[in-house]
Amino acid sequence: MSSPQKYDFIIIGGGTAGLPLSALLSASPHLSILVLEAGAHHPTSTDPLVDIPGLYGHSFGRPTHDWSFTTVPQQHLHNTTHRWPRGKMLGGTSGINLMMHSQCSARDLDNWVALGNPGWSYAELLPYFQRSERYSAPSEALGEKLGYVPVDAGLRGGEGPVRGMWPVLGEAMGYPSPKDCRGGTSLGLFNQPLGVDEQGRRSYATRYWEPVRERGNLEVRTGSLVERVVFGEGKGAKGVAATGVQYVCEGERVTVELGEGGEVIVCAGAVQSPQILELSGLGNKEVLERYGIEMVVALPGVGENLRDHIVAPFSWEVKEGVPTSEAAAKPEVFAQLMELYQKTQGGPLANTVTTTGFLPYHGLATTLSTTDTEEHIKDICPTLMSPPDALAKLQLIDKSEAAVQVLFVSKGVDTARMDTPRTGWGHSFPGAYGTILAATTRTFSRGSIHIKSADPTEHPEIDPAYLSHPLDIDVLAQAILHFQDMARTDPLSGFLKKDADGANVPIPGMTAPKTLAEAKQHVHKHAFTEYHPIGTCSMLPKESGGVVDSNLKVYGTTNVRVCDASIFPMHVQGNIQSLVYAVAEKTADLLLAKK
Ligand SMILES: Cc1cc2nc3c(=O)[nH]c(=O)nc-3n(C[C@H](O)[C@H](O)[C@H](O)COP(=O)(O)OP(=O)(O)OC[C@H]3O[C@@H](n4cnc5c(N)ncnc54)[C@H](O)[C@@H]3O)c2cc1C
Repeated sequence: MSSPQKYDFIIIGGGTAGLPLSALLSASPHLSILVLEAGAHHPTSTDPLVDIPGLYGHSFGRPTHDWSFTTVPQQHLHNTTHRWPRGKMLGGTSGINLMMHSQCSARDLDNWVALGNPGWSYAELLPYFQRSERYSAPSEALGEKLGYVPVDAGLRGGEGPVRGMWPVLGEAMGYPSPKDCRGGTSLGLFNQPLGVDEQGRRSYATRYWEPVRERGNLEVRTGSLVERVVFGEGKGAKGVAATGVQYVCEGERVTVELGEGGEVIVCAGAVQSPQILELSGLGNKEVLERYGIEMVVALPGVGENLRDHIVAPFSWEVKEGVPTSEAAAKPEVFAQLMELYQKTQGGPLANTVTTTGFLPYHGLATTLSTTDTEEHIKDICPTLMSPPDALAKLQLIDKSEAAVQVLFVSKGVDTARMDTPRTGWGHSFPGAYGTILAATTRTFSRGSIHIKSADPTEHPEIDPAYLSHPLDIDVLAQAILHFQDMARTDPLSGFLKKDADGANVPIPGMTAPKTLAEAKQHVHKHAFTEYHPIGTCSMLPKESGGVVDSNLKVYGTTNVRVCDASIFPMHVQGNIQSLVYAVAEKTADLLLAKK
């Protein structure tokens, strides 16, 4: 079946980037825009799993909300597979994520320019970050309303005694005083903002679309699984031209067409944007041939350059009586929290994780002098590096750049449940725990995502190749060793249970490492994803493995672009949703300037 109307823009995937992009483009009334989204719309007014921040995680694994991807066994992580939730709904992964709001460092984006992408510097992206964000500083009155007393303007406190100690611990450790990381740099420990509105509700990508959804030039079709981009016959001097998109809705196969000068924008995220390109005949010749897909453009970079932030945790038991968020696992406590939330939109369920921070390599590897550090890193990695890795290595040596994001959660982490894909959530041990986690900022390990069938309903093969690069192992191991010092320092130490020798007590399955070698073993045993895959349709020169140019146009095509986290050419520090929104904002400007 083919749909009679023709469109100026067909957007594949109404997720974190795609839905905002559609809303921004529809501000031009002469343009017609169609969004094809495989998932459903879950309005926050009717779906508490999306709406209530503290219920994050409850939507994981539900086919109504989550694509539920799984990685292939990870060689450097004891052959464990890893669970990769991704939002299958309007709003995409912003509808299931933890809502933590941080920003990359200025140098992260300046690196993108150095890799051959003019127009993507931090200074040039800053207005787009700002356009996507509305910051509400918590007042005392708001704190009272939300059930957090007291809350000060610095976002401190309000989460119980354990988490409230976080910035104070940073001061006690002698870390730099944190600045707002939305200024392009930040080191130290702090409480970060969340994507939660004044009513304590998730504020995510649908907020762009809801106010404009009635516009006559904007159409959103949910329940529509895109199978491929359709290309016209032949190839012009500038490349092949897409004529439309083929999708399946309620068992019916439909082809929608582009109008004159129309474009397809692929916004299906880091897992499925490369999948859709490959299914459409754009990709590595060998991969396409393996599954009988006719090649339209040879693009060996599709699905390559996958990077993800990887996390290493360490959990300790807390003293009896110290409250942790594990209490919410008790049905009677959970019922009380739900009641509190429903009455006041406040309490712990209006929250996720705010306790974070960024530490430089020198701050972790405190036994090494500056020159030793450079030598140490050179020893680990003497070979010539790819341009992105060489830039990331310079950041690792720079004292003003973060080597890890540090997080604190007032619960224990048991990563040893080998029967299920590895995940950081929960445990079934008696007692209560607190956990510090280190996440890589500019991951060196590089994996890939490729189709494993010509069937669009079959999940692609995801291989992040976690810890395949020795620098990732070293950075996380240095952090795990350093965390032992943090846990021996007040105020954190004061909350932790001690054994007969006065030492902190790790959660079952973990042992405090004394050497870097032991810490490395810990990392191999316990690391898991921070859920931030990027890079599989990288914005890079084609000869460097690029898939899109700096206007996000797919090489070899005249009218297909990609706009989502898959275009990041190298990783950036912290939580990446803010950058996905900024990319969508910039793409809208870029497309509107051409129309
Ligand atoms: C569990 C988890 C926690 C996270 N926590 C945070 C956090 O606290 N802070 C933060 O900043 N970041 C966080 N992230 C990362 C962040 O949410 C993502 O990087 C970001 O949302 C990705 O946006 P995207 O537009 O690239 O993809 P998505 O938002 O995933 O959008 C892709 C869309 O395309 C649709 N789609 C895919 N294939 C097809 C197809 N064939 N046909 C039609 N539609 C299709 C999908 O259903 C989806 O709606 C988290 C991620 C996860 C998974």
